[in-house]
Amino acid sequence: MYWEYDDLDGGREACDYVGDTTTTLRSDEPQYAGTATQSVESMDFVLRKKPDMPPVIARYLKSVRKLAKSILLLLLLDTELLLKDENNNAVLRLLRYLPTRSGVGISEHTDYELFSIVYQSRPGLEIWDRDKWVVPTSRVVVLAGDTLESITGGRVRAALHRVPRVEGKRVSIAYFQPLNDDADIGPRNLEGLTSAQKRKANRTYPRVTQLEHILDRDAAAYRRKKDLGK
Ligand SMILES: O=C(O)CCC(=O)C(=O)O
Ligand SMILES: [Fe+2]
Repeated sequence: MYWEYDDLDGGREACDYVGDTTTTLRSDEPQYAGTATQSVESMDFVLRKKPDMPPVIARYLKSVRKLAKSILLLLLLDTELLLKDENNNAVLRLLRYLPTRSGVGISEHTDYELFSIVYQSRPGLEIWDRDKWVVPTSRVVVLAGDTLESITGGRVRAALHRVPRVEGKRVSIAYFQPLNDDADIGPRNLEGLTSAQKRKANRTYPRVTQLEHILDRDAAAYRRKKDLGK
């Protein structure tokens, strides 16, 4: 098994698979410090071909995609318009937390996509619920992401989550379900809201594409990492 980059907190290692191609994103590479205008081409530049996906992970990916598709059908009646290909650009991330290192497992954040399906080998994930952190004990957790918050104009909130310092061994598999790269993630289907609410939704959530949003958030994370001197 191959494990890749040291992420922002240094408390874990990760290996990313994008679509059916085994690839990894190295967030510590200078060319990754892009801006919102970064193109798909420069994104490809940081995708690296890796060895084949292990069969057990391929089987897991097949199942998790089925689950993702069901959730998409529940969420969006116009799925076909938004998601031309069910395999699109979803990322499957294998995570291994490192108990010997200091720092948190993963600091609090929201995921960028529509939703994430997280499998955890043992509890550790914490989710912010209005005024407190809750600790789900289930193996599989579905989290709303930024894109779901944006397309619903804030009616569904992205789940803020974190993994505090991990004492023992913990692995997790995160499946991130985005819309198509070129899909507009601005608010939609706002019928039923007052005009003030509609204006607020349109002000809060800009009309950017899925890919622009992901690159934007990645660039911000990279800047934060640099500011921390890591
Ligand atoms: O390991 C986990 O349970 C969560 C991982 C996570 O939040 C992420 O990779 O975005
Ligand atoms: Fe996350």
